[in-house]
Amino acid sequence: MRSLSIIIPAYNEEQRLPGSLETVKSYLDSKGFDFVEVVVVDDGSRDRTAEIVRETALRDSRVRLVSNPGNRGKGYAVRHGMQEAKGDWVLFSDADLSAPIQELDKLIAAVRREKADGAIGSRALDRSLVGKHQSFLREFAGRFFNLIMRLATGLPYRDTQCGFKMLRADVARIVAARQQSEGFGFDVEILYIAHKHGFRVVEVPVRWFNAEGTKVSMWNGLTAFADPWRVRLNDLKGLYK
Ligand SMILES: Nc1nc2c(ncn2[C@@H]2O[C@H](COP(=O)(O)OP(=O)(O)O[C@H]3O[C@H](CO)[C@@H](O)[C@H](O)[C@@H]3O)[C@@H](O)[C@H]2O)c(=O)[nH]1
Repeated sequence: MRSLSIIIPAYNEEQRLPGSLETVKSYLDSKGFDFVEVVVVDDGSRDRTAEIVRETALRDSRVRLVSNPGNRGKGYAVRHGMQEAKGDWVLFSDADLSAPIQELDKLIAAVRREKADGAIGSRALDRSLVGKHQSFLREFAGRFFNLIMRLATGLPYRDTQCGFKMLRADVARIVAARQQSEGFGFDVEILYIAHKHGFRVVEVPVRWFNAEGTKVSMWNGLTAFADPWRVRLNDLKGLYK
């Protein structure tokens, strides 16, 4: 794999983004990609997120800012990033690098080994390593969500919500053109669309060090349980053809 776009959706990330961008840049320096770009999709942040990316881009041409006019949600931002990506493969990563960027090596190895069309990081497999546990309630909710998700969609995954996913660019484009969800429900949806179109996306155990703070509200958590059913309904309506 020689050509990669790293997409980072960012909403009010002035605290976490500068360190993360430096970490990603050093990692990329140690790798020999023919083409690599880091596309930060700022989603109408009210802090210095966009300014930080602009300043970093002046010093490093691999970094690029994409701006949304307002705050539309993580799903909208990732879709925008997929549409803008120029690499042959795309990786989505959260701005806090909860999954360390070095875990990309595991996704790349899995895709090569399995001749897959994509790979997703997972916190719920035997060899996953979750360094800093979330609250019991959130962990339980996550497991229950994935059970509902499997029932509603028939997808085989143990953890659809890990923000560390890699797809071949042609798969990402097919998915982005059909994606309806603009919020946190997009993870299940993109996997469902990829699966429906016959692509194989494998689940890979990764290390995950949950950073302090979250943009996921209690309301987001509650409404998430409807998302997998909405995906099924959208499919019945023919929206994913
Ligand atoms: N562009 C954009 N990005 C957003 C928004 N809300 C959150 N994000 C971005 O989405 C990423 C994840 O947000 P966190 O605040 O770090 O969430 P978390 O608690 O670690 O979230 C976990 O659950 C989410 C929902 O299932 C997952 O999306 C995420 O990957 C992770 O597993 C960050 O890069 C954050 O800036 C938004 O409205 N717009």
